[in-house]
Amino acid sequence: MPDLAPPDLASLRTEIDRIDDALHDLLMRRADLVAHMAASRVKQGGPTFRPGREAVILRRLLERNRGALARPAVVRFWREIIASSLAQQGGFSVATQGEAGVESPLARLARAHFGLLTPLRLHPTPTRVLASLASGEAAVAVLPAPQEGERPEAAWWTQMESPRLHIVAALPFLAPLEAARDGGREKAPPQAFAISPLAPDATGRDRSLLRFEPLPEHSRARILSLLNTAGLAPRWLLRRESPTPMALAEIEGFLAEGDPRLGALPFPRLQILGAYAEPEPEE
Ligand SMILES: C=C(O[C@@H]1C=C(C(=O)O)C=C[C@H]1O)C(=O)O
Repeated sequence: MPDLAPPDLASLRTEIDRIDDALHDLLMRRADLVAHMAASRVKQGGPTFRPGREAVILRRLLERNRGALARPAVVRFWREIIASSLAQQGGFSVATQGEAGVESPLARLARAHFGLLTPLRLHPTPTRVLASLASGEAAVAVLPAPQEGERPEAAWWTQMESPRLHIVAALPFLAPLEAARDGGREKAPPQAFAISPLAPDATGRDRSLLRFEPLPEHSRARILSLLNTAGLAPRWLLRRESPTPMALAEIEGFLAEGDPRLGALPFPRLQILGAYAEPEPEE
């Protein structure tokens, strides 16, 4: 069979130019729709930033992705598209912890999620980051996921004002498949969380965070057993002992105030800190 002549470089490039025009036309149409949304009060003054909706969009696209386009590329493109529509809707900026001029892994994660053009303000401590949300200087904060044995100043989740602030997203959205720890019983927290004054929306596949102050008789094993009995088996559980004992548990699903399972728990100062879309696997 004779070889088919390969299309020449010039005609392939012409085809790429045609595709770029079509993509650009669609992006302009998308931006016009967002402008219409912002101008016509379709959102009825509601918050412009809807992390649940963003997660649903990304999941749908990852689900239909085929061929040579890599999953991280799909997420990269759409995170920038979504960031550009947040910028269009006005005054969207992000705060995170870090030193000016140092591109830390946390700042990189925040930029990757919220887009390279979104203003990112760095503050030296988690307290200052949360304060910038309270003052309205930033629309969303990105802070490192809590870790066992972290310094008290780093444990921002213990001082986060709930229900005025909510954890609304886990970063990164596209994550390597989790390696199970502790013989497969407990999973690791994500790398970082996004916190904002708006309440999270359920996406169909979510995880929630519960914070409470365990009593002296509440050993780690006892807490796990009480959560399991209530039907709230945690994916992971963190404890901090001083100055006040506090615990944080990640629960499968979208927990809402008034969930009857919460009523069965004997922990003082029990609060839902937020909920977020379950991350999608990289491959
Ligand atoms: C456009 C909206 O606002 C924001 C931008 C989105 C987008 O560009 O698709 C999605 C969710 C919101 O964070 C919306 O709420 O639909």
